[in-house]
Amino acid sequence: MTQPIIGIPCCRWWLKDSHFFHLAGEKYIHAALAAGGIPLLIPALGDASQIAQILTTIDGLLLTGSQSNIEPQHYHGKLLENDFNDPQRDATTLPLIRAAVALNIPVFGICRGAQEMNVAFGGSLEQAVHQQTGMLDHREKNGSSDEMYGDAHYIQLVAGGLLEQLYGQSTARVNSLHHQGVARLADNLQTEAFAPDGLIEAFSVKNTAFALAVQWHPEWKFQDNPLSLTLLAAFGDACKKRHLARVLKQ
Ligand SMILES: N[C@@H](CCC(=O)NCCCC(=O)O)C(=O)O
Repeated sequence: MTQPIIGIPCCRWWLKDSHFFHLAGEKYIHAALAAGGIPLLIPALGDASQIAQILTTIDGLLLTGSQSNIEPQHYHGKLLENDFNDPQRDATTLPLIRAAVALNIPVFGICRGAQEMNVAFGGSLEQAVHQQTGMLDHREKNGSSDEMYGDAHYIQLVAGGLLEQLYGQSTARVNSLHHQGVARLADNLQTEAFAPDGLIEAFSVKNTAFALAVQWHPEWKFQDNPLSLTLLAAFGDACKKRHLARVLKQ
């Protein structure tokens, strides 16, 4: 049996004194491999006319984190001065997510990717979670990569939800490297986990095969983390099922 193809949409970044590059962090590529897939990077061309054809060639969609933020116009947020945005990534991922879910293609969103899933379906974002009264500071700690991606807080898994069923535990510890977060969850999404301050840390799309989003980073050193391994295995299994169905149809 051949392996499922996992599409990974890129960021489009201007590299200093250079040109635009279409990029995805290597840890996400390794996570797609660990899920049993063949990673396929999708450039951030923002050309919606190519989406239907892209979706005939992939069996899963892995949405990565990024330092860039989704342009607030996509959720009626306010334009911030010096906000680091990536409009071509937004123009690629937002329609891609809607089309993938409509076709029941498995989707796994991580950090910015989770925020994209919420915004794609009409949800909104809090643009600076740490500035809200009573909220934790969800931004990364200064220091080495291991400190930045180190354990940050616990999450409470929703009883009976997909995440709790997959993991079999009601709490977990996660890392945290974001300053934005879900404000209003889109209507077709359901909460899967909360942070101690009530921030939504994970959600899934209702009534679909596998479309899960997490605000933390399971791709970071996934081999050492039972929850990350569980998530990648579940995503991989869903992609394999989709691949089998796609190959049998040809
Ligand atoms: N910019 C958004 C999303 C944060 C995010 O995805 N961080 C990832 C950092 C880089 C990586 O590990 O891929 C926000 O700040 O909320």
